[in-house]
Amino acid sequence: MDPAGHKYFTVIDYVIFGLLLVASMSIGLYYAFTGGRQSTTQEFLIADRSMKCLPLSLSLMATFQSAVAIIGTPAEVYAHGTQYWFIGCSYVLGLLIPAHIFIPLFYRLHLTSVYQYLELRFCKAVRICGTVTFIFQMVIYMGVGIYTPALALNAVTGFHLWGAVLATGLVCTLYTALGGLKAVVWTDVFQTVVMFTGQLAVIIVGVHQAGGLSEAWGKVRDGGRISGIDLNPDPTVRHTFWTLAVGGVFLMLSLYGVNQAQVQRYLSSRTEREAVMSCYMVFPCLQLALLLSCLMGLVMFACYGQNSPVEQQYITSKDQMVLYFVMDMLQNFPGLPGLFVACLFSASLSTISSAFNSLATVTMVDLIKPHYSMTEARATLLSKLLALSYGIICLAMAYLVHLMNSSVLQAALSIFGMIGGPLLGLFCLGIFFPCANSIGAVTGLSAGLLMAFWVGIGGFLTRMPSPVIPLLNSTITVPDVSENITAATAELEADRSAGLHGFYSLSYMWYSALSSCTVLIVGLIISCITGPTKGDDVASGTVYPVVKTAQSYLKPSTCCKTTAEHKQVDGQKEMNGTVKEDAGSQEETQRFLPDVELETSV
Ligand SMILES: CC(C)(CO)[C@@H](O)C(=O)NCCC(=O)O
Ligand code: NA
Repeated sequence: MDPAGHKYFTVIDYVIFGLLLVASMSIGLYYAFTGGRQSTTQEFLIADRSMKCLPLSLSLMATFQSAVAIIGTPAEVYAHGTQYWFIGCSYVLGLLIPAHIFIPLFYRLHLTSVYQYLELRFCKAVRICGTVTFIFQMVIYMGVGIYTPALALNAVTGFHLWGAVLATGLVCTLYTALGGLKAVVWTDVFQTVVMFTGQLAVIIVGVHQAGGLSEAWGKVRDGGRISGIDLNPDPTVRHTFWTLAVGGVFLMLSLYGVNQAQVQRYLSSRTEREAVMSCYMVFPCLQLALLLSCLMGLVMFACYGQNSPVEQQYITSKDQMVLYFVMDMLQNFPGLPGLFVACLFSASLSTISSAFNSLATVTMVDLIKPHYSMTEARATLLSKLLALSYGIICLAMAYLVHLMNSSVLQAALSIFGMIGGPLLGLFCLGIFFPCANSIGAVTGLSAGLLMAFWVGIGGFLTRMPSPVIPLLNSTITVPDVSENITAATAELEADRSAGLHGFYSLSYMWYSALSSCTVLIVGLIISCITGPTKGDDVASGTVYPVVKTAQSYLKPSTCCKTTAEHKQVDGQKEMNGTVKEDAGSQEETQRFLPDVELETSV
């Protein structure tokens, strides 16, 4: 330790961290020089639609599991107990619905970008609005993703902040731009293994340091960190069973159902069945990731108890705690700090590379290709340049995030809810409501975004630091300040249900549900006023047949028939490359699809 309180890396730590970057880079180079050598957009953006479900499922999980989750979740559990764990309940519906509704629908339309769907179902304007919203969401998220691990590393070890940002940004940009989606998926697999190994190692050593399993368990139980199920229906309470398990479903749907980064992986799989399977297999992976990060929080509590390093002023924010813990407790285990830092950066690399690739895809497929014709070679080169430019934008965003300051986990999940929620609403409007029209879709999306930013920014500006479990406050040394905070908090509590304040204090876990429902309601009302779309005018295969499906589940005889039909449909797809819902609608498709000018493959 030096006077500034920094804890230093040993040589072996640097070597392990360096190995991560070298290995990731090598995987990128491997896919740049094998297979089709990334010479077509088909290979670069969608891996020739040849992926298998195991790598896909790990990659699906890795996309939205960044250093934010590795650092943020333990900090949350340390301060507020295990209530956050109930978000795991939302994974059930949050993955079943994508697997059985979104994946079959998108896969059979043979899309490359999920925003092609919006043009098929509505019109070009809706597609562009959707694309731009997505770009906005992912660019902000990338900034948080790359900045978070660099900041923690800087605060605890004194490692150069922008050096870490640049190194990861550069490596990530290179392997994404060279190796395409195949490299992105296979680095995700490798990085996921590093991520799990790092967390597991720290947990095991941490339990040992805390004096063994039963000792550690006793400490977290006595410290009140094992939360019971909180069934409080109040939507303004940050984390309850309802906000996490129900609000979380909307969050999960926006990420795993309609987010381009994920849909692109479903679309890159060899068969529809394999895409569905990969979505199923995300479930145990996500539960494991959640388990490990919650355990990490508990182990930290077992080691520090109420004397958190933040209280002792070794570090300045909750988000630096995990890394401080690792450097503090694992000093006598050379290599372990390096492994954990590799784990942290693995998590972020896998997220940022997915973001680059999906952003390059939508920019190419939705914004450039429809307007300029170009040769395949030129289109592929341009896609690679796009991946590169998003790398640079990402660095710029990291600087913007540097200027803000908030709990990273809540910040990232709020972004998902505020921008991803309206996008979820837009897709649901198209998929479940045949009567919705384009004007309704655009108005609905705008209303949803407005609503989300109103409550999000309003909440950000009015929110006090959330009260920590009382015991923690007892070590604050200046009593006056502590009293003032308590008084202010009580006042805020009293104010809570009143008017706008009540609205602003809505739990951030509801942002996704609120904004997607706003899109649906406004979209439907405007559609009805401006003349709802007639059933015949909806391109077939773009609407989920809710009534038909319900009937098929209720009547056993038709259920068998549907299965038979599905088999037939699978056969057709192999032959034609596209699929029609059933024999009757095949003519309809032919009647309507030619009107919609759209390339179904790049
Ligand atoms: C998004 C969930 C809830 C599920 O994937 C989880 O991975 C998470 O909390 N992510 C936080 C954002 C991030 O890690 O970048
Ligand atoms: Na990740």
